[in-house]
Amino acid sequence: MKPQDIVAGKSSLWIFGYGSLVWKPDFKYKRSKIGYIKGYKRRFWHGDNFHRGDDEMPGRVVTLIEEDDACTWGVAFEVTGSQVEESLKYLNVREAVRGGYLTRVVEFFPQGMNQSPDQALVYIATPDNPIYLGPASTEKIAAQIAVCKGKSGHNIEYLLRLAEFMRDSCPDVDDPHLFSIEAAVLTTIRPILLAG
Ligand SMILES: N[C@@H](CCC(=O)N[C@@H](CS)C(=O)NCC(=O)O)C(=O)O
Repeated sequence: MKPQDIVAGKSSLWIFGYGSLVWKPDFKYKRSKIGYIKGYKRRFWHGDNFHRGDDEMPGRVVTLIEEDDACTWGVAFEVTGSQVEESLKYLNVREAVRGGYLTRVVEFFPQGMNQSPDQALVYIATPDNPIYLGPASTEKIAAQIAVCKGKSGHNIEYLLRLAEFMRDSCPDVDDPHLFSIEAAVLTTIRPILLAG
């Protein structure tokens, strides 16, 4: 199904967040559920020259990469009534115009027993995106995040708040990619913060 089909004339819509949206949705919604989507892995492979970086020093933010056996945990937000148009208008600027993300439809599986899946809209930055950075070593990604900042704040904040969300809300879910980058950034900045 195309994104416009899931949205057309709908009085209720689920929007799945897996990056900054999990800790900073910044739009009005009726309710939220923690859960996951299948067939995608979360990676710090997208560049950001607005929110967490600039043209000279683009930051690194997450996107979703298709992988059959993978799943990505996050938060789905249900918007209803006028919230549908308001949230999509806001996210179009935040995610698409300023972030380079496209919309796709996914199946969202809420956490907990006997919860049926819902269709949800998700924002994904694909490799053909001009500011897509692609794979890099944990050390290289950490070094980039440690020094970048943009109009929404430091790239380190973006990383640490996502790691905090996963630890607090999905304590049984391991995310080696996320936590290895977090550990590498903390190793880099600890001496600086404790110096003097
Ligand atoms: N689309 C993902 C990633 C969203 C994301 O991190 N987008 C960036 C745009 S590059 C953003 O909104 N940043 C706001 C911020 O960093 O405060 C999600 O669902 O959370």
